[in-house]
Amino acid sequence: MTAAITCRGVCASRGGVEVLHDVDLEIGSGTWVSLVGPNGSGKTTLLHSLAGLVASTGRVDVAGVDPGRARRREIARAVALMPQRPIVPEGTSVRELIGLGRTPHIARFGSETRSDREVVDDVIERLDLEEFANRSASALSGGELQRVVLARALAQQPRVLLLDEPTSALDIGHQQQVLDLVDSMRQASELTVIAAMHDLTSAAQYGQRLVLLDRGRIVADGTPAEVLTAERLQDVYAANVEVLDRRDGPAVLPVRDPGPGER
Ligand SMILES: Nc1ncnc2c1ncn2[C@@H]1O[C@H](COP(=O)(O)OP(=O)(O)OP(=O)(O)O)[C@@H](O)[C@H]1O
Repeated sequence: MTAAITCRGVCASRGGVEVLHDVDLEIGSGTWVSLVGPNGSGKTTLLHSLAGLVASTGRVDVAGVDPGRARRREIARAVALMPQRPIVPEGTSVRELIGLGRTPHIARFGSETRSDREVVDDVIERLDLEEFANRSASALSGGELQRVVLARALAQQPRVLLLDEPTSALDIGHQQQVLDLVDSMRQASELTVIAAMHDLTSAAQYGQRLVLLDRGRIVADGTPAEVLTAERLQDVYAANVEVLDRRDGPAVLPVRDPGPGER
């Protein structure tokens, strides 16, 4: 398996403070890695370093591109990022917003071709967005917008897809639809997926591998069953959980300590 992503000794700072320390990571092409860790542990910063949006030191290679040095267009042909907080230009329709994903593939001073339109139509159909296509993107609900922003990233036809909490605004049915769709695209076209996820059960169901960050460092990296132990989740998240061993991987259940009045 060829490596789609290599990080060696990667450090990154936000607001003048180093928040990602000495990250070493090698991810094979076509793999789904779920990136987990508490709030503020550095997941977004790592994804942004891979997308060339945050400066970092050390060595980063994403699908043969050094995101710290390459031109934006070259990076965008290799890597798509579905951001946690998308920016929607005022007055843009859903179709236009998804069409922006084709920009890195359109020749300079050129215009959208029939094949670009077909790619956009295809993702609109796969994500059931036909009824929204002509609506203003700024008038969508949070969950509808999240699916549109994923559609834009998929329309980019990247080799590496970076998802920053892709299902945080979705109901349980749309969560499954979106994650299944991304996984089927991964399998069909050797797409490499790194998804920052808070839902540890979903992270385990879809990720062949889990990488756990804590305070900017990788503290566990392995199969879901290796990474998700109740003891480790207590240590890293200060969470009281039970980990169930299920056919489709470990499931993490929060355990409520009854208050004194309920004991
Ligand atoms: N623009 C910024 N200026 C200063 N500090 C920042 C900035 N962006 C992020 N940070 C800090 O960097 C650290 C890592 O943040 P990051 O967003 O990467 O974490 P995360 O794991 O994605 O968190 P969450 O799960 O809450 O989304 C946090 O302490 C955060 O407060």
